[in-house]
Amino acid sequence: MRIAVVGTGYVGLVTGVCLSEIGHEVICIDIDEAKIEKLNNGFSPIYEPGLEQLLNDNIAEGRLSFTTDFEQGFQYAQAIYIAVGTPQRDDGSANLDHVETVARSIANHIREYVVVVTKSTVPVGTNHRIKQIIEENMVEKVPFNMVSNPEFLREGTAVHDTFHGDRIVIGADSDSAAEFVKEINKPFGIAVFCTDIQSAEMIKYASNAFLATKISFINEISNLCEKLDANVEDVSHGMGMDQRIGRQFLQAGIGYGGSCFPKDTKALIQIAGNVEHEFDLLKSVVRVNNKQQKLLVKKAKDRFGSLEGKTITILGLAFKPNTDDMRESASIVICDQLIRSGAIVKAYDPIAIEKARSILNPEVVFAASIEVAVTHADCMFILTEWSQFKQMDLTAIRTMMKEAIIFDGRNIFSLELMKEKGFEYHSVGRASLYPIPVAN
Ligand SMILES: NC(=O)c1ccc[n+]([C@@H]2O[C@H](COP(=O)([O-])OP(=O)(O)OC[C@H]3O[C@@H](n4cnc5c(N)ncnc54)[C@H](O)[C@@H]3O)[C@@H](O)[C@H]2O)c1
Ligand SMILES: O=c1ccn([C@@H]2O[C@H](COP(=O)(O)OP(=O)(O)O[C@H]3O[C@H](CO)[C@@H](O)[C@H](O)[C@H]3O)[C@@H](O)[C@H]2O)c(=O)[nH]1
Repeated sequence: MRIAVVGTGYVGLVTGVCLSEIGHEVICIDIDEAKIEKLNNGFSPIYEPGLEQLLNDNIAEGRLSFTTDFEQGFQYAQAIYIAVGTPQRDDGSANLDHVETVARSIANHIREYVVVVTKSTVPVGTNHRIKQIIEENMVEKVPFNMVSNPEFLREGTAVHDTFHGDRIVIGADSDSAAEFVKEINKPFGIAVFCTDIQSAEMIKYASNAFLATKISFINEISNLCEKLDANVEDVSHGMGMDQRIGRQFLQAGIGYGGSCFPKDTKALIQIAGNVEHEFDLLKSVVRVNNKQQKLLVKKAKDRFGSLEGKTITILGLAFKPNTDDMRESASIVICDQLIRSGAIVKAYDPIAIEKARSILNPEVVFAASIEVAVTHADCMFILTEWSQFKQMDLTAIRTMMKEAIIFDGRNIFSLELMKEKGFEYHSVGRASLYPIPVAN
């Protein structure tokens, strides 16, 4: 099939590349000229394992191309995928400006029957609104169908998720459009669930809200574990063995970040509010997450009394490993709090430093290696569980630091290893092996 994908962010790019990999002829369109030029030269604007190789393979095969020209992009398209951003507004609701602009571009350019497929995460009712905008602004009156096809990929494993997802959700306004999108996706060999458009839109928000709820739940349990001298790692393990609960998304830490959970939970609260439904549970999930992001700084303040003049190493800035995405990363809040408390912050991340420079508090000092970051530090904060950190030479690191103290927001080390290596180790939901001195 011939497919046009609008938007070359995570979702648009991964979707375009993977649809091309399974044999479709794909043209991706973006308004960002620099991004399109980079892509046409075979460079991925995002760090995503495996993506750049597939990008180049498919460009070389002649199945994948990039343009800023909508006329050219839509010319032969049998399906147009909308994959532009839906960022949050100040009140938490989803900003649909980009999606609506694309709907107008579609209305301006389509000349024959096409299926419009929405991949962007949009509030319930948005696909009907897109349909209405296209109908009202069409230059040439041609038939088209609407399909909601929400995306469930995770950053860092996006290519793998696209080929091995648990399900493809299709909410269509006609059986034939549903069949058409099913046919497009057939080579992935993934189970398809067909439903109506509103339910498909809701499945996306409900899934993200549920996963966020699991995380806030285990974070609350971890806070209790600390007070009751239990070990949250064992508690998660024991809970997850029950298949009704499942093992995934029970990793306690410093809360969820990223481009999706924070914005989608708030958007769902707004969506509920619009129909006069107080989503109390989800409001608590968001509150717990905000509190959890501040946990490590509180622990450090309890430990030191004051952070004034302390040199603190931050290991990990991205919101999760294997991505350079800094959107809503806990590191933003944590670095800011530390600097406001008078600390000197030295930060290292294997991939995200470039993106972090424009986002973090300008007083953060960036280090080119773990070793540079830890030298003379009063303590270390671990914020992202990069495998590089799990493998660092702890014996050497210990000698470089002024004090061998670690606040680990991701529980990457065992308590036993930390004791053996001589670190004072403060993790999440696990009793410290050292009594915390009372601040003067
Ligand atoms: N990032 C993820 O992991 C993920 C996963 C699932 C779903 N989603 C959802 O998918 C959507 C896209 O997310 P993202 O992270 O890929 O977004 P992004 O912000 O990384 O990228 C959006 C792209 O759209 C382009 N764009 C904006 N307006 C345009 C227009 N009028 N015409 C053409 N291009 C335009 C931008 O230049 C940008 O390149 C969002 O709704 C998001 O919630 C994201
Ligand atoms: O047990 C866990 C699992 C995750 N997290 C945190 O939760 C956030 C999100 O992680 P993850 O879900 O792996 O990454 P995303 O790329 O944001 O993916 C989520 O958001 C996407 C955008 O909607 C969806 O498509 C995916 O299905 C959904 O998992 C990160 O900060 C993680 O550190 C935890 O704290 N504990």
